[in-house]
Amino acid sequence: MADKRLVFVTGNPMKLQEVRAILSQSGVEIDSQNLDIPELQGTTQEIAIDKCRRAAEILQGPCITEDTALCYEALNGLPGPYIKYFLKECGLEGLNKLLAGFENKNAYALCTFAYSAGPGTEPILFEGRTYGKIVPPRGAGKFGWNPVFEADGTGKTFAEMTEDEKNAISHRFRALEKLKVHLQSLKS
Ligand SMILES: O=P(O)(O)OP(=O)(O)OP(=O)(O)OC[C@H]1O[C@@H](n2cnc3c(O)ncnc32)[C@H](O)[C@@H]1O
Ligand SMILES: [Mg+2]
Repeated sequence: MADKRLVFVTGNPMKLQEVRAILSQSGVEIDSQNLDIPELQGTTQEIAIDKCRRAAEILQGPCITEDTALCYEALNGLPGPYIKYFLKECGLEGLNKLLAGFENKNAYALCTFAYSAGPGTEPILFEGRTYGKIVPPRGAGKFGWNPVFEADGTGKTFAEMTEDEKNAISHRFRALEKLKVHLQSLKS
């Protein structure tokens, strides 16, 4: 029996796969709901809180949601939470070319999990970051912007790593470490 079951509201099967892999030894079991929750414009935190609140209202129960941003230092944090739309319209090559006029290629991946205890409660946020740089695409493009993000100190893009390698250092892993601590505190 799992110590804890949680509903993860996401339309992204790759997120779900990574979250399940990262939490596989933790006693937390993830059920998923693919709901299309409208996302605000705003800071990553405002977007995460609003999305989780809406998800909990629709589900009428506790849930987690997750938002991923890719923040370019030279662009003061943009595309940030709008990376999904930049990727869709510009493609991987375009994500790299956005920085053509800049020497600074530094970027960080930011994962924000939001936990709601149920409708009418304030969602709590758990953030994880991984620092790296934006490069011309390398590796298999199975998940989002993985081929253009080279994590610092690895020499590899996320797309060139095994699932385990990525999950050991990823923004998602780091955010889930914090969420796990919170879930432990709910049990006692
Ligand atoms: O339903 P939700 O959970 O919102 O799923 P989504 O795919 O809409 O996800 P986001 O709104 O958080 O948008 C993030 C974008 O970044 C991509 N992405 C998210 N996590 C990633 C990761 O770890 N590596 C590469 N790309 C990622 C994802 O495919 C989206 O294009
Ligand atoms: Mg989304």
